[in-house]
Amino acid sequence: MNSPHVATAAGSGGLDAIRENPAGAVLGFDFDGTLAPIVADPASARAHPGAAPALARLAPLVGALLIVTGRPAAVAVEYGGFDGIDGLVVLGQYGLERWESGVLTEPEPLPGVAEARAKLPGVLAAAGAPPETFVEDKGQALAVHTRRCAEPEVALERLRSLIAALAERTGLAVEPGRLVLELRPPGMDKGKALRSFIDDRGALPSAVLFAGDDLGDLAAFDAVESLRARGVPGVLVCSGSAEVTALAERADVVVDGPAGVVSLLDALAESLS
Ligand SMILES: O=P(O)(O)OC[C@H]1O[C@H](O[C@H]2O[C@H](CO)[C@@H](O)[C@H](O)[C@H]2O)[C@H](O)[C@@H](O)[C@@H]1O
Repeated sequence: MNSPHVATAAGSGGLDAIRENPAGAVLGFDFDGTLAPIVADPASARAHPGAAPALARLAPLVGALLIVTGRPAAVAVEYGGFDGIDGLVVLGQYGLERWESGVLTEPEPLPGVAEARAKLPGVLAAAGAPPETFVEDKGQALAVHTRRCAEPEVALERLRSLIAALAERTGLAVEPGRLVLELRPPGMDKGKALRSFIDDRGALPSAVLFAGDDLGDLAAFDAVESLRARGVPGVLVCSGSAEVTALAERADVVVDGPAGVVSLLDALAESLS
């Protein structure tokens, strides 16, 4: 099994620190684009076949293993095949929801979500959105996808200002991602989710790693960097794609999509066993 190429001294130090004290380490992973290959229909996304076995192998070896995702937590568990992984924690909807050992905790949806749901068809019509534009209703949030449109980037750009105005009117935030604009509750993000998970543990981890592929993962990268500033060795992993380059520019390790992430997980599990 090949070890990943680590481009920075900070990243090498972070991986060494995980290997030296795995029981104190916190490892976090995004779902879509990181553990699950990107597909045209969000309901057809499934984790890479090696993801759940690798996570199951790692879970008993490290201090904490997290999935931090924009998906509803239960959806990530189902699409990932993560249900039987002891110790795995899934923070869904950018940290609003928490799943652990089959138990889900989630807040009531904000009233603005129902308002946005009602107004969205009119907004899409006003924007001249192509019929292939797809709204994924996540209960706590609404994701407007253009991946299936003939010109997905053009369709997304046409929607941007109207979706921003709808967010403003309904008290929601816009979360941009890979050919998607999400209307979701403000105040939480993957960085806050990771930080608050670590704070709740009561002690700083011996090391931290976060792997992501999309703009929503940058907040988690920020959280790892602020932990580094407090002396915690950290590793930033980018699941590389041609669609988003912002993470690769900051990452210590860039791997080739979910297959590369699974290889990294396998290599890590191997080195800790
Ligand atoms: O935080 P994540 O786990 O990365 O979730 C972010 C959003 O991912 C999903 O959309 C993305 O994946 C789809 C399936 O591959 C793809 O069709 C879409 O173009 C991508 O943007 C998901 O549908 C959203 O709900 C997540 O918030």
